[in-house]
Amino acid sequence: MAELVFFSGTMDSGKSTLALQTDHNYRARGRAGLIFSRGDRAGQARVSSRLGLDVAAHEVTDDTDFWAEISSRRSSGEAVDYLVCDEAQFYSPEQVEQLARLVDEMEIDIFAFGITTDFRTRLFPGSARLIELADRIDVLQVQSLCWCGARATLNARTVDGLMVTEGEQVVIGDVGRGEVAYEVLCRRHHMRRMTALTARRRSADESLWG
Ligand SMILES: Nc1ncnc2c1ncn2[C@@H]1O[C@H](COP(=O)(O)OP(=O)(O)O)[C@@H](O)[C@H]1O
Ligand SMILES: Cc1cn([C@H]2C[C@H](O)[C@@H](COP(=O)(O)O)O2)c(=O)[nH]c1=O
Repeated sequence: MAELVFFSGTMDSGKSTLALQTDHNYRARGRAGLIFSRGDRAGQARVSSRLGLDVAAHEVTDDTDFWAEISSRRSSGEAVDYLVCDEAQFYSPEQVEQLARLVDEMEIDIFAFGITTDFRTRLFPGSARLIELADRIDVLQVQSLCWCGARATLNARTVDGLMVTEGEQVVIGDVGRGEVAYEVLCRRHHMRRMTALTARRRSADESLWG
C-alpha cells in the first residue's frame, strides 16, 4: 500500500539529507520518482543539504497541481512510483490534498519533508494539512540542540542575534547566517526569547555586576 509520510523536525535537523537519501535508495532499487521543493535556500528548483549535496528538483509554485502534473506524466507513459517533496511546509493545503489523492488513487508513495511551525510557533498551513492527512508522521531522530543543551523543538527568527516575533511568515534563510537568520531553541528559551547571544550577554552582565 502506498503511503503519505510526513518527516518533520526543526530547521537543521537533517530533513533535506533524508529526502535525498530516500530518493537515492528508491532509485537504486529501480523505482521511478520525482523530487519537488519550494524555496530551497540554494535557489529555485534545488534540494540542498547542509551535508553538501545539492540536486536539481522541480520547483513547486502557487500554480502547481500535483494531480494534473502526475496524471499527465503517467498518461504519456512515464513511470512515477514515488514523489520526494521537500520544504513541504510551503505547499498549500490544496496541494497537500492532491498528494493524498495520488497515494489513494494512483498508489504513488509520497515522502514529504518540512518544519511544522514558524518563528511564532504557529503551524504552517501546508504542515497543518499534512498532519491532518498523513498516514504516518516521523519526527527526525537526529536531535537538534538549543544553546542550553536541551532538545530544540522550535524555530526562532533572529535579527542580529536577537529573537523577533513580528514579520512575514515566509522568509527564506539559514540558521546562524545572515542579518535575518534562524536559531533552533527549546520551548523554555523560545518562550523567554532567549537566544545564544542573549544568554551570553546576560551571563557577561552577571559576571560584571555580580
Ligand atoms: N560539517 C558537518 N558535519 C557533520 N554533519 C553536519 C555538518 N553540517 C551539517 N551537518 C548535519 O546536517 C544536518 C542538517 O541537514 P539538512 O538536511 O540540511 O537539515 P534540514 O533540511 O532539516 O534543515 C545537521 O543537523 C547536522 O546533523
Ligand atoms: C521558522 C521559519 C522558517 N522559514 C524558512 C527558513 C528556511 O528557508 C526554511 C526551512 O528550511 P530548513 O531546510 O528546514 O532549514 O523555512 C520561514 O520562512 N519562516 C519561518 O517562520
